[in-house]
Amino acid sequence: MSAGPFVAGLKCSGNVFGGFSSFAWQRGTLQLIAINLITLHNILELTILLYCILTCLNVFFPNLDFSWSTELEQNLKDVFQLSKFRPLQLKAINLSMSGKDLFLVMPTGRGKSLCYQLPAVCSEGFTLVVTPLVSLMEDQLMYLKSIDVEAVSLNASSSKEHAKMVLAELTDSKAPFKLLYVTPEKIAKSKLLMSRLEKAYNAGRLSRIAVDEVHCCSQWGHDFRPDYKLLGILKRQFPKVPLLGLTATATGSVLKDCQKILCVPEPITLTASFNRTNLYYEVRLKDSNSDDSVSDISALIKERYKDQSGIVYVFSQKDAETVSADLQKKGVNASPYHANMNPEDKSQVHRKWATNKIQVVVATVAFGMGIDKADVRFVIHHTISKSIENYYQESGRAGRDDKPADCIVYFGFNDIFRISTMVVMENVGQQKLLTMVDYCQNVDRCRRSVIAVHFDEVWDDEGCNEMCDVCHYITVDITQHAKDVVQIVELAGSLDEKLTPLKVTEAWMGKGPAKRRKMIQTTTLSRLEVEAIITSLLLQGYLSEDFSFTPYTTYFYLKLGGKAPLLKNQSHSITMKMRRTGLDANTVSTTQQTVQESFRQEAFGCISRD
Ligand SMILES: Nc1ncnc2c1ncn2[C@@H]1O[C@H](COP(=O)(O)OP(=O)(O)OP(=O)(O)O)[C@@H](O)[C@H]1O
Ligand SMILES: [Mg+2]
Ligand SMILES: [Zn+2]
Repeated sequence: MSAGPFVAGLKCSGNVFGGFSSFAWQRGTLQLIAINLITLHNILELTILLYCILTCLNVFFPNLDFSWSTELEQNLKDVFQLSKFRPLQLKAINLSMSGKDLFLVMPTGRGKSLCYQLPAVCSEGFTLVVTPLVSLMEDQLMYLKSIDVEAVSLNASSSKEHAKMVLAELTDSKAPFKLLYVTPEKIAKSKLLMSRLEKAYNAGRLSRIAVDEVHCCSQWGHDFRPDYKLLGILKRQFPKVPLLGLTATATGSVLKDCQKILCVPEPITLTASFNRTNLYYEVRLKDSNSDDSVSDISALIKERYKDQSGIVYVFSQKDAETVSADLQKKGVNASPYHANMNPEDKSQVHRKWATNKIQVVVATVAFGMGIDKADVRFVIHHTISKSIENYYQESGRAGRDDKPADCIVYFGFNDIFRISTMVVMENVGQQKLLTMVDYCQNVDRCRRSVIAVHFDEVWDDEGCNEMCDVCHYITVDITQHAKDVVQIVELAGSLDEKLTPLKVTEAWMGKGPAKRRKMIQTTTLSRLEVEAIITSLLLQGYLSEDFSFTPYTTYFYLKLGGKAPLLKNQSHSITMKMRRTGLDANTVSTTQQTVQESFRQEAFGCISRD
């Protein structure tokens, strides 16, 4: 199967170089050089020529020569102790320094913070940074302190004295701080803060506004925060201050929404490629009947990831406790982390993990934003995420040091319905979940391709480099299986019965009442294969969801999908790609290893190979 890298997309809705690259100007400059070459008589003209050449260089290599360039380079090395910029960092910084409003979409861990921290150090006054979590804020303050950059913060837990001191310093031209971190609630609720910012703005001290995790503005994003919706006030009150919105995960429509909410008329959007070439993506099946995924995970951790740092993401707080306890019993140095733990315990787990005293954190999504450990070698999802954005963000905690790391999801049939009932009230929650299911189930397309398409990125058919499991799968014809399943659901309908996915699975495997067994075609396929086929039929539209609500719970039943009638047509056929099943962790020692085929091929009859 061919697959390829993401093509780094640079989407600009303005003049990228901030007025430095007018084409007409370039042409005029070149003409002037030519004229000068012919009529060069004296030193004065030579000087003009040199000036023109330098101007040309500035046009073609705009990153080299801004009035702030030397200071940037110097501070990058001296203050931030970094040797060079990563892709897009310098471009983003130059744009922001030249006063442009900018959205920067860059994968998690690639260094978005530097794009406002470094300009803050190189500018007069201070930069206002809006950040969604106090823990994120604290991490950044700690880091900035360690490199001697002055920064202050205001959040719900700031003491009165501290708040008073910070508010007074906002308008003090001698105040040393370069960055002010606030939560969006502060902007929304503190009139005093807004009036002080207004004064700082009028005094020319508010040099830049950075909105971190900008996707939180949009309810179409994966992490909507209501207070972010009110941040439009910043651009309305301080129209001359450049705004920089940063995110790792936003689709085009989410960004458009953010633009509207933040009242930024014409932002430039810089989008780095979503492709993290060092990450290996893999999906493993989880048998919902006899879930031994924890044994599989512990074997992986003890063998493939011996002494390496990682995260296991789980569905619920209870799962965090039980999976962590199970891993501990199997000899893995793991600790749970979830929102219901007290803050000291949480930061203790975080600290111990960051210093390699704990190998694995078994966490809910509460362990997410702001987790910045360079050498995470694996992120394993014990349960699928509720959307691709969530998955990309969570799995993106792996391999921040650019060395190889693995992102493995355990995909269980029952988990789909567990999450489905949880997100049923969310905006497009079902749709997002199904895209995640599609990521796991769809073995027609490279995993990277699914992620790229989801984030509107152009996909070039070269070079996933076999860094995902899909690139080796086999295609099977499931037409007869589909007919069998549809018949079961049809029969239930005619008897006025509703079947849960579990009941359909068991009926097809011959576990239902004898009377029904006689009326349907049962199968000898394994449970994993049965579940994979039913999921595929759901995704392909031969089956669909039928929710039933009671005051206490929400039930998920299966009914016939819109495409079910097509199966009456003799020539209609359905195929799906299938992954290996029953993977033994011991047999897979490197991420590059060719996928073994452990299919019971005879069960499927027609098998073709890509
Ligand atoms: N030019 C660079 N060279 C080397 N390391 C860098 C560079 N820029 C940033 N880093 C490092 O990369 C790590 C991640 O940076 P940062 O936290 O800014 O990422 P991010 O893009 O904001 O990620 P997230 O989406 O998770 O918030 C930090 O440890 C930072 O020091
Ligand atoms: Mg960040
Ligand atoms: Zn691939």
